[in-house]
Amino acid sequence: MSTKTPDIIYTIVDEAPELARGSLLPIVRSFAKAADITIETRDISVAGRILAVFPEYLTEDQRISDDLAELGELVKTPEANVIKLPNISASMPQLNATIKELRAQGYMVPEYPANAASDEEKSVQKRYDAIKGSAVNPVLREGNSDRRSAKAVKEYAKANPHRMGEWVSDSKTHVASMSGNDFFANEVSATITAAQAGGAKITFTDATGTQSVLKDGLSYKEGTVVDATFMSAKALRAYIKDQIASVEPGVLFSAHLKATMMKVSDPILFGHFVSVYLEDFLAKHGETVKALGFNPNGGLGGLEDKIKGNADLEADYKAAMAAKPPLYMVNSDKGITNLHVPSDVIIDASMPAVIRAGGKGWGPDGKEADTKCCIPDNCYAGIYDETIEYFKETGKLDVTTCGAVSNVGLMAQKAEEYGSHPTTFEIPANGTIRIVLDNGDVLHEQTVEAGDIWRSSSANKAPIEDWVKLGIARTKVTGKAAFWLDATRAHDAQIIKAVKPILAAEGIDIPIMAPREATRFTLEEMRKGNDVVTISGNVLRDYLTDLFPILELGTSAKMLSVVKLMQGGGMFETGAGGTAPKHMDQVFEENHLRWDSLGEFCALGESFNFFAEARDKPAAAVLGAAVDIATQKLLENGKSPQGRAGKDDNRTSHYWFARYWAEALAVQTEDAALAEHFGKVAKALADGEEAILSEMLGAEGKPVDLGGYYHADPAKVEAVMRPSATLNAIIG
Ligand SMILES: NC(=O)C1=CN([C@@H]2O[C@H](COP(=O)(O)OP(=O)(O)OC[C@H]3O[C@@H](n4cnc5c(N)ncnc54)[C@H](OP(=O)(O)O)[C@@H]3O)[C@@H](O)[C@H]2O)C=CC1
Ligand SMILES: O=C(O)CCC(=O)C(=O)O
Ligand SMILES: [Mg+2]
Repeated sequence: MSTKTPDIIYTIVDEAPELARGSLLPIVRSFAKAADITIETRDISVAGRILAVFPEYLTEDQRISDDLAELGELVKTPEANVIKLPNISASMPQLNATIKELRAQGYMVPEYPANAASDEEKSVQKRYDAIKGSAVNPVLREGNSDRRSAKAVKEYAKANPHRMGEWVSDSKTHVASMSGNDFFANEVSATITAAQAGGAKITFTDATGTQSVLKDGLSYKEGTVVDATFMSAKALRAYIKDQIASVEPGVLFSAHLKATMMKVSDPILFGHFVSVYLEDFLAKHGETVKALGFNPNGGLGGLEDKIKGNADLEADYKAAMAAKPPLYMVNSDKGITNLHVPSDVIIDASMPAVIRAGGKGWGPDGKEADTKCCIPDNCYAGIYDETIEYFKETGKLDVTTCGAVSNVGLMAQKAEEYGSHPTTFEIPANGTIRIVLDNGDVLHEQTVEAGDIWRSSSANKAPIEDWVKLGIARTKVTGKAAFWLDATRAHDAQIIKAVKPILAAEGIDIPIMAPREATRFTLEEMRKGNDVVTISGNVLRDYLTDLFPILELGTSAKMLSVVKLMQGGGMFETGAGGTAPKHMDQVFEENHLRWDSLGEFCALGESFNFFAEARDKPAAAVLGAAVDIATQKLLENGKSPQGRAGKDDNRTSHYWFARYWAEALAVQTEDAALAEHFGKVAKALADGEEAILSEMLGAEGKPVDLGGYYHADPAKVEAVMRPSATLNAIIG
């Protein structure tokens, strides 16, 4: 590792974006080198993160550095310039699959201890729990979020509308949420005063008065907004039971959660859905399947694996499933249901997909049907409910005329629920939970019952202020905007107190609306063709930056996603979506990667432009401007990846991107040396067109072996992702 901060850092990630990186990065490196800009990589993949934290289980040559820890420090410096690709936020089944694969490859990392007893097992479990779920993004996101579509991308989408399902007014699709006793209803919140600033702990006192410390060593600065809330397990289970019982004939049942990002609370919620849905089966076989190692939080997929081959259990399971309403399917061809694995149904992607389809999900029979969408907690469910009601009233959105919805999200320093992993607990017994400050104040106190899911979130003052200012700045260039804050919600009421004085000081009037009202406002404005900024908290940032792009552009993968780091650096995320596991299946089956790197092109342009400014390097700006031209040309000429083998895919789109990029550099007049160099590159790429495309497309249609899924063999990936000797020679 060099001691000097690298010019630009690219992340090594997982699944489809990682394969795509294998093709694109050599091109980017070669182009950057011509301007004397170096690009290094850092590994934040789930496999890489596991290897980094278990050195004592590995041989000397298997050990790798803890790149996430290093990046976590780098993003706090003004030199940071990171291109961040989406990575897996591993659910338990994904974590276990990665461990299994690594061990099969001879990396003898420990198994995940289901019931950690010894000190060693506890240490192993703790390390794995820190890798699980959303463990990368909160560390790297030392700035607030600015997500929008580049003008060229939006114009292209308007001119080339994607398919949208029809909405009809009598659609039975609807959102169902709890009637109370959820995180929304139980929330309390306070802003830390000067006298309260300092250390804190979370204690639990059971009915006998015995006190235990759930979390020690917390520390709050003045101005931090600290919440506490819980969801009643009893109320949750009663709600799920009611919802299962009230599914109308012909309608599918589905749950929409974020078990990856809310890695402690939502897997428990998911587990309740699984165990209530399977109630009859578990009443009969609960002990047996528990002994087989079944944990409802891992989903039906785990149960199916465990009972495979046991005819009695399989028959009873089938009968129990058949007695319940049909489940919304993730993949009806493969029998993968909504309750199969917690990481397969991620609300930010799943709800917009239902809405884009006109309120339809896939049923077990492989046909589309209306769907009951269970979103237990009321904090954010209203945005989907309102969107669905709006489309029922007004019909589907016209993609060719609608405005662009962008987002400014409060995200820095693990703001809000995103940072609540270490302060979320499944309550062991009836009792009282308290946040006790070092000055003696009890900040929050709540009476809870066994099984309740309690969590505390916080948001620091500096990120809140930075977010309000970013929101104002984006509003000034966009026009329409609203703060998505609900004055009747405890947390939001505290945030509103911080927002109002800044708006007054800046002399600007931006409306503050509760999420449901803001949803309606945004949909109405965008339908009129107006661009709108949604200024929201962290969870809504996540939800809204999938919802609106998926409606407007068909996907959130094409979004520009800038994180202006608070210490002056820049992080450029590639799109607003995830790692598209479905795309991997297609690569394995027929060597076609339909992953679209458009978000990465957008990030790349921004990264070069930022580098030019931060390091006073005009050549970087020349590269950046040419990236934008190449991206636009790629869209205009229809060179984005297609769905089927034999058609353009990720690799051919990279060839076209390289060619248009080189052509744009060849004709620019700001940097003669770059123009001369890229004139030759552009000619070689044009001359090589036929050979390159046939080398790339000729390899498609057959299954491939990558030597692994989570920890693929780099040589095999290179062979698959860089199949054109002609292109490789030009890129050199
Ligand atoms: N920033 C981050 O690091 C994020 C990480 N994740 C992680 O990603 C994984 C998958 O999450 P999931 O919710 O399924 O969401 P994804 O965004 O990965 O996938 C949803 C669907 O969107 C489409 N899609 C997404 N990106 C692209 C792209 N670049 N090109 C073409 N199509 C695309 C695909 O649909 P189709 O092919 O049908 O068109 C895909 O099946 C999880 O492990 C999750 O933890 C999720 C969100 C953000
Ligand atoms: O961190 C995660 O798990 C997901 C992040 C995400 O979905 C987003 O930022 O859009
Ligand atoms: Mg998201």
